[in-house]
Amino acid sequence: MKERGLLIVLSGPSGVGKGTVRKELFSQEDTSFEYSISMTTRKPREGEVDGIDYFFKSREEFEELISQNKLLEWAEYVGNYYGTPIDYVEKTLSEGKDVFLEIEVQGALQVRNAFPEGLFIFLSPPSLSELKNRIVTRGTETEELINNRMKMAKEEIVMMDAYDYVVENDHVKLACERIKAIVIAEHCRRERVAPRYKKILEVE
Ligand SMILES: Nc1nc2c(ncn2[C@@H]2O[C@H](COP(=O)(O)OP(=O)(O)O)[C@@H](O)[C@H]2O)c(=O)[nH]1
Ligand SMILES: Nc1ncnc2c1ncn2[C@@H]1O[C@H](COP(=O)(O)OP(=O)(O)O)[C@@H](O)[C@H]1O
Repeated sequence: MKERGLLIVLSGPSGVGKGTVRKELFSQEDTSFEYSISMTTRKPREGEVDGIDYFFKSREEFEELISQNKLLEWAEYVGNYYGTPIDYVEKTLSEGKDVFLEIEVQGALQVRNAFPEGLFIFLSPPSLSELKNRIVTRGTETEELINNRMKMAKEEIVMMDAYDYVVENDHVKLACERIKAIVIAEHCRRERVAPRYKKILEVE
């Protein structure tokens, strides 16, 4: 039977840079895990594409997916639903590939219960003031939403103890290197060879 892949969960407070780090990771050639595209009821932002950034759904469609148990986890976050399609995760792990989720902290805790063997990485800001800077400079939120997100961020940062690793997002490329190093180390610790090294071991 094929060895199951590793479920990698990257989480952390809003505005810390999860999306930015994830996009950088997946633009790099030596990233050997598969990204699970989430479902959301949030409206697409400028430049976002359905099926690439998210699967954009109506609230009715999303609630239908919840009732059909099609989501590995879901959360309501700042007025919108977000969730991870379970079929993609199961299929990809069973093919022996690592799956990468980039999700907020309530969802990450649900995944921890369902997949205690997953690898949980908390992305942390260098400081709270830098976190606020990032949310403000992104410019996608109103002042009320910024204050909401900062309030949530303080509650979310307390949860970092529940994770296997904390990675500081001081510089995006450095954060990516740390995440890749953790994944390789974790494969070794679990006595499996990371997919990117398997081809080195193939004998002609
Ligand atoms: N629980 C959960 N959170 C998600 C999922 N997909 C994205 N998120 C999180 O939802 C939050 C809001 O995402 P988004 O609206 O794209 O804004 P941004 O990432 O803060 O720019 C972020 O913390 C995402 O990491 C998901 O499938 N499940
Ligand atoms: N290491 C970093 N240094 C400076 N700015 C960053 C860094 N990482 C992300 N940012 C910026 O912070 C803002 C929030 O990043 P984003 O990826 O949307 O966060 P999240 O997905 O965690 O909500 C964006 O404007 C992004 O360009």
